[in-house]
Amino acid sequence: MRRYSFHKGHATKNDFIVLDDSYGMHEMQPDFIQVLTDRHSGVGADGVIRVVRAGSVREWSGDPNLWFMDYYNADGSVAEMCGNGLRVFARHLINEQLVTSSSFDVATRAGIKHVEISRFGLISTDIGEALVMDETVTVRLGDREWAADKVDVGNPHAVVFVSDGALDRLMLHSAPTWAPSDAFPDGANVEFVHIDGPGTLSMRVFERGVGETLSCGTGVVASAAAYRRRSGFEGTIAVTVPGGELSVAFDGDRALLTGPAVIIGRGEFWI
Ligand SMILES: N[C@@H](CCC[C@H](N)C(=O)O)C(=O)O
Repeated sequence: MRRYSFHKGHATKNDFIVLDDSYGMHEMQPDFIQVLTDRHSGVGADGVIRVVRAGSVREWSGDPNLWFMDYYNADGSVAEMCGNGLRVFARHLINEQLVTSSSFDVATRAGIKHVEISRFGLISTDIGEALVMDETVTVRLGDREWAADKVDVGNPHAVVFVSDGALDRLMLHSAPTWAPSDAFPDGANVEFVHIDGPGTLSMRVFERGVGETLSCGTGVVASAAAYRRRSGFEGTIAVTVPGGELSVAFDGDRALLTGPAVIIGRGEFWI
């Protein structure tokens, strides 16, 4: 049996276990992640974030001194990016004095992301380009189907716009599917979005590797990018998710995602 220290944090109730591992000594096997994230027999979380120096990550060829956000979904699968996780990661780096400035870069599998700690406890993150594809896919949930935009935010998304009242009625305990089935060879996060007014959206999400979560930062960016493209709206877009409020501003095609993130405690577990 081994003893591990962890921190727990959340960003608009998308919750994560944070493991410090500067030198890349932990083996991040899927069964280890699944045991940890189980909400009944483990610590419980939507994902696990390993805090490791980029130089200790085999696939990283950039600046070795950056901190690398090594992200895993609750089912143990690796994800390229996590928008809410990035803010929790940033909050942890600041709390633990692993960075000394309020403006810094973080290495991720989807490249370098810039982070700014804003006033009032919010954190702004430059997520980079959110690419809305020309082709659409069909998303199915139960006996309903919708046309969805394919959006690449470093990780894959399908964004469905739904009509009044539909968001509350969605049964997201089972996974949506899509056609053509090979549209997302590595799976996708599926966002259901209602346009509440100009520049104001509400969203629910079914996350790849997790299930329904109370928020998804990259999903919020994907939804905002798809909305901007269809409406031509150019201001800051406010997105309400079940776990809280996030905002997305665009600088050209670069999406800036802003929202809260907190570390709620720390502990030890034995595996
Ligand atoms: N909750 C995250 C996204 C986490 C990864 C996602 N489930 C995937 O597999 O791509 C976010 O806040 O962006």
